[in-house]
Amino acid sequence: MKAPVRVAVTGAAGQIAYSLIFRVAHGDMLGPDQPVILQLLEIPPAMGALNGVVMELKDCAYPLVAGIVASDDPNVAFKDVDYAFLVGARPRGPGMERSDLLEANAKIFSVQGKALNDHASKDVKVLIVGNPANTNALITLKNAPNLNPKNITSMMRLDHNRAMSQIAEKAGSHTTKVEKVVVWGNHSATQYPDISYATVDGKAVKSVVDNDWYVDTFIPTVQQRGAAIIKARGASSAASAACSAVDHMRDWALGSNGKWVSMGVFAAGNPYGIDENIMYSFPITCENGQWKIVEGLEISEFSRDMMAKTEAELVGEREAIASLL
Ligand SMILES: NC(=O)C1=CN([C@@H]2O[C@H](COP(=O)(O)OP(=O)(O)OC[C@H]3O[C@@H](n4cnc5c(N)ncnc54)[C@H](O)[C@@H]3O)[C@@H](O)[C@H]2O)C=CC1
Ligand SMILES: O=C([O-])CC(=O)C(=O)O
Repeated sequence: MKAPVRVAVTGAAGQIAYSLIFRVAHGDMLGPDQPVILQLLEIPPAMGALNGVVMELKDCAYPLVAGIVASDDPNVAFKDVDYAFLVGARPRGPGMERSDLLEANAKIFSVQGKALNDHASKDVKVLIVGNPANTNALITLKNAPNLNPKNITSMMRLDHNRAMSQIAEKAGSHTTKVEKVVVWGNHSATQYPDISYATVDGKAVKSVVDNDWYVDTFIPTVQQRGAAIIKARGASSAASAACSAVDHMRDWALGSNGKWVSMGVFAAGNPYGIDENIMYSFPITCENGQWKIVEGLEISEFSRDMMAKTEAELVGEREAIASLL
């Protein structure tokens, strides 16, 4: 058995965490030989509920759980952590856009960015899930100047997985046969799920589906999937969000084996001409615990317009929270 690593989860008594923590404890993120110490953060009114989660975790008798810390103090919950899932934030309800949460949630991430900066391992891998995830990630990063900006990312994997699933279903195939999907930009209704390079069963997706389906059905379905789930379930996606969070962190830590994934990252050097001072999702591969943008892709005029639209939204969100940066 390896030495345990420390994994923080914020919003630990919430919906997403109720799935995420148990997946991590089971070894789905770092494998069946990697013990974990779970460091769970909540706000004071939710500490009773968090205590219930801790009781259930103990009742699972997980072989990989080497310790559990439950706290309402980010300085305690982030102490020496190697991985941090920042989930704790208000979710949206029907009729809201994720950016409507900016005011309610932004301050959480300036406080937690500082706490990560002061207490986490210097190599900590951070995934921001709480919405609006990309701009909350930017706030976290700007408040953690001692951490490598490459170690702070935002969750686009749910959009990526949604896109793969829509393609597999349309093509009568399986998600395991879908490759090279990209979701560019923001985790919002402006995101650009792009099939320009995607293949299914080894064939170009563009040769398998017609362009009208792509533009009029696929893109809006992926963009609006979160809202569709809120409408159907009366609450925002939780198990699928947790699943994507595990996928994101696992691939980042253990490698994506050449597979393309989508991650919101802070990318120096204006890749694809995108503003370098936002958290933008790109096609990514992961190896040896590092992510890397897939370079040199040809960008069509349609793609360029779509990429610019979601970039402009992120620039607008950055302006709205400029005082926290
Ligand atoms: N990036 C993505 O793809 C997705 C993001 N989300 C977002 O994830 C967030 C969490 O969603 P749910 O778990 O469904 O919400 P929830 O309301 O069930 O749980 C959130 C938890 O966070 C806690 N919390 C609030 N402020 C906190 C703070 N300062 N420190 C620690 N904990 C705090 C609350 O007490 C609550 O228990 C929401 O913002 C939601 O919109 C949801 C789905 C996908
Ligand atoms: O739509 C929401 O508010 C929750 C979320 O981010 C998603 O399901 O993608």
